[in-house]
Amino acid sequence: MDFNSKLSGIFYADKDIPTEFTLPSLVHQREYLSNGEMREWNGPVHEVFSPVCIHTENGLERKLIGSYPVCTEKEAMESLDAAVAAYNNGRGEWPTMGLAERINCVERFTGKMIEQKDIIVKLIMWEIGKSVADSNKEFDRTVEYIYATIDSLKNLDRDSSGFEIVDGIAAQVRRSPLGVVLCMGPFNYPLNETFTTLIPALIMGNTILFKPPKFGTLLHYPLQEAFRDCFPKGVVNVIYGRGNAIVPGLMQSGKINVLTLIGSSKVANELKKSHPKVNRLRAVLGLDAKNAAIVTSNADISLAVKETLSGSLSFNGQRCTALKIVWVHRSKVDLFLSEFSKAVAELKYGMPWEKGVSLTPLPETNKIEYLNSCIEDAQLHGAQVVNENGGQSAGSFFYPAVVYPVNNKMKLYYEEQFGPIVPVVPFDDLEETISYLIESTHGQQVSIFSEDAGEVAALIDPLVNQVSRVNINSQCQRGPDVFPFTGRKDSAEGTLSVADAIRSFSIRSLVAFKMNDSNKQLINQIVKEDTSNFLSTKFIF
Ligand SMILES: NC(=O)C1=CN([C@@H]2O[C@H](COP(=O)(O)OP(=O)(O)OC[C@H]3O[C@@H](n4cnc5c(N)ncnc54)[C@H](OP(=O)(O)O)[C@@H]3O)[C@@H](O)[C@H]2O)C=CC1
Ligand SMILES: O=C(O)[C@H](O)COP(=O)(O)O
Repeated sequence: MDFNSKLSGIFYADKDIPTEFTLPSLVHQREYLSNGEMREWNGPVHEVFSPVCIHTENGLERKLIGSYPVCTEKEAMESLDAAVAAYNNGRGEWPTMGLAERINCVERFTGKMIEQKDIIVKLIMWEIGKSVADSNKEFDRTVEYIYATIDSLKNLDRDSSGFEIVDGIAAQVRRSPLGVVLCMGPFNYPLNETFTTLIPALIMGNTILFKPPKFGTLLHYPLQEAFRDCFPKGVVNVIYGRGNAIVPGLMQSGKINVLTLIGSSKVANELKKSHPKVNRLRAVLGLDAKNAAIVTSNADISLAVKETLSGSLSFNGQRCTALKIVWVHRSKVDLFLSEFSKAVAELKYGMPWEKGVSLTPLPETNKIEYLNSCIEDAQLHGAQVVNENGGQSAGSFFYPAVVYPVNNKMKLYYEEQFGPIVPVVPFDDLEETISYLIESTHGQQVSIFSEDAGEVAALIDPLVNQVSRVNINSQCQRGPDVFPFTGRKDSAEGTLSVADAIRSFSIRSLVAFKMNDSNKQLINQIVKEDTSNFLSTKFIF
């Protein structure tokens, strides 16, 4: 059997899909949450096809799993107005509610979310083709992130008075909300990357307009009622439709105070520019990256292969933190390529519900065409696919391609391929790798593989000035989620992590009392009041 037929064979006939992994029914969603009510939608809908293909009489076809409303700018603006009204210039019920009460609402919401775990995990798997093990991880990590955010707020360092006195001035630091947050996430972590911004923004007293990504929309449907039931009217609004059709108008209205977008820098830049008062807009952005691995002549090659394999190919390379280019010292390149290609051949590929599977079908419909164009461009400029069967595809599945030797004439040298291609570049001098990172428009992370302490130390200083995390003898990754997560250059704006997100979605405001006799009286009276919304007395927070 040729390899292409073998690849087609990984897909099932519909009737053979194990029932424990099938959806209970097609998910035809016809409501969206706006201003505290589920509004019925009778307009056009978008049909959702899974990346999982099925064998049909017409050949391999993506399986239909449901549909959702394609709202227009009109509905989007109404929902934005609901968020604006709920915020009410900071005087609404939600922004003025004590922090403890807001935390209670989020805890109640999280409880309801946990009740929906089964269906949400299944929808992650069906909508974006993530393995069932990784879909479960995405869910659990999201819940852990929410609880860690709550814990970090509960454990804030406060003194009993809530005031810090410096040079005769008693000051109290409050973390105040910013207003209306437009929240958008990417398809690759459709639950997690949305909630790591949405929940901190919400808990800090902002109101939300949330648009789910086009792949990864249905999985948010089971949460709409929980949002409605746990938060005051208009505090969370969910709008469906295509980003390019409904979002620019929202930005142009000037009513958005914070744009939070985890996605591509191209979209983020366009949206920021379209805001009429961009100097008043806060942007919290997690964007594209071209993370490099540097495998030096002193590297432990088996460790480098193990880490770069999962670093570049887990979830088919569809992670912003994925290693998207691997630099290998010329003295080690043959060994690296042969070991890496062997390791690729051992990866299990198949349907997302299969045990131990790590390579699965790709959700983006035009992705395989794009990946092939990257390979053709590399071949035109002198590189080859060096692993057996690399770059072959069937239906929505693309078998990983290791491409060598990549150079600066090729797309794969610069572009974020966001898929299962591993470009390998040989180098003679470490300065070449440093120059690459200096010239790159991206600046998220880098991995260094070397057993030589002097060499590692000499690389850390120049690299830490180019990227926001340098990993030593390990792949790039976001976690643990308490670590600051950001990027330099075009890769991010603002920082996300449990504590940083709280800062990103609020602003410090001081209430300062000069310590004269009348103010001392006032402070005593004020301190008796409920101070639950006073977040910190520490100026540094
Ligand atoms: N740094 C980080 O933390 C992370 C960054 N990413 C990056 O995300 C990208 C992959 O995700 P992907 O979903 O393709 O990213 P996109 O930028 O295409 O989409 C992100 C969001 O923006 C919306 N959007 C897209 N185009 C427009 C437009 N013209 N106007 C308004 N809104 C728009 C999308 O809506 P719709 O889907 O309807 O088009 C989606 O909700 C990669 O570049 C990856 O590196 C991913 C994860 C983490
Ligand atoms: O969305 C992404 O790609 C993530 O930020 C990557 O997270 P991970 O490193 O934990 O997979």
